[in-house]
Amino acid sequence: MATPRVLSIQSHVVRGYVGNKSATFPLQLLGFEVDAINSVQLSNHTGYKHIDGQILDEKDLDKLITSMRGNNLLHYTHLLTGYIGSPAFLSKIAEVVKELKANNPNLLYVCDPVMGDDGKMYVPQSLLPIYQETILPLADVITPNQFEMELLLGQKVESIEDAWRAIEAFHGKGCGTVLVSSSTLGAKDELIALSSKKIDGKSVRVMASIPMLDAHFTGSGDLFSALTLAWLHKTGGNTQLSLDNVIYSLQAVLKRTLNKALGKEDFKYYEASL
Ligand SMILES: Nc1ncnc2c1ncn2[C@@H]1O[C@H](COP(=O)(O)OP(=O)(O)O)[C@@H](O)[C@H]1O
Ligand code: PXP
Repeated sequence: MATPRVLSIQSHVVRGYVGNKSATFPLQLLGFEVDAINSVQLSNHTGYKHIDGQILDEKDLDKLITSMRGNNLLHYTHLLTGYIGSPAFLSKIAEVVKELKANNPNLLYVCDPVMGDDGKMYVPQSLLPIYQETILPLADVITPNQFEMELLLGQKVESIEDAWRAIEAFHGKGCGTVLVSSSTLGAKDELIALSSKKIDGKSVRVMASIPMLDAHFTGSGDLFSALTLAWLHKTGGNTQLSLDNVIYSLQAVLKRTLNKALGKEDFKYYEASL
């Protein structure tokens, strides 16, 4: 099989790991060619006290795409989008999706509608209607967190039943596969991830419980969407197997991150015995 090639349109940060900085290397390790367009170049993620840099607009994106078109380079198996900082840039992405799909009707578009977390938006509010009206109907797979699911739906999601209803509404907009990266709809010490895929008119649903680590991670959502893209490809679109693999590898990464931050030894050899 030819090497899958992803066009990844997300943020770049000088310091740290979010956006393309967190998606590119894992995707490469999993066997993907990754071509990155940096929607913004920022000093660091938006949680810091100071933040500055450049935000690409639709003309910047058009220049890159026009030149690539001229060289016949717009041939991809996957498109992945994440943090976008400008509404005009996001609208332009709709045109890019259509062109890439015209070049490859089998292209899979994985959209992480990165807008915020824990009740706070960290992108301009004007992105929301563009995601709702223009981008969702074009996406094959979406990976919102609980807050982003509520924003897209325009309604609070307070129970698992609410979440399935929200997911059905996204299916109704044309999005065949939905993975909710995390929600706090379960017990106090767990995160719940949900996925649903429309197969022959039926929704095939999977729910996973993740033991909650006592820390806040930035970039975990970006890793989630990149790994989801990779595992959906490797499993032929099996959402159960993909979610298992994504969560398993993410937990390993987050535990190592936490151990490093706490100054604990990163790695130890243990004898496995019953
Ligand atoms: N505190 C945590 N404890 C355990 N796993 C976490 C934690 N935060 C994030 N994760 C893992 O990262 C994934 C994506 O996290 P999420 O918080 O939904 O991303 P974001 O809100 O940044 O989009 C979750 O599915 C989970 O596997
Ligand atoms: C520049 C940038 N990109 C991407 C993200 C998305 O991060 P996450 O994976 O935690 O949703 C953030 C969140 O702070 C960000 O500031």
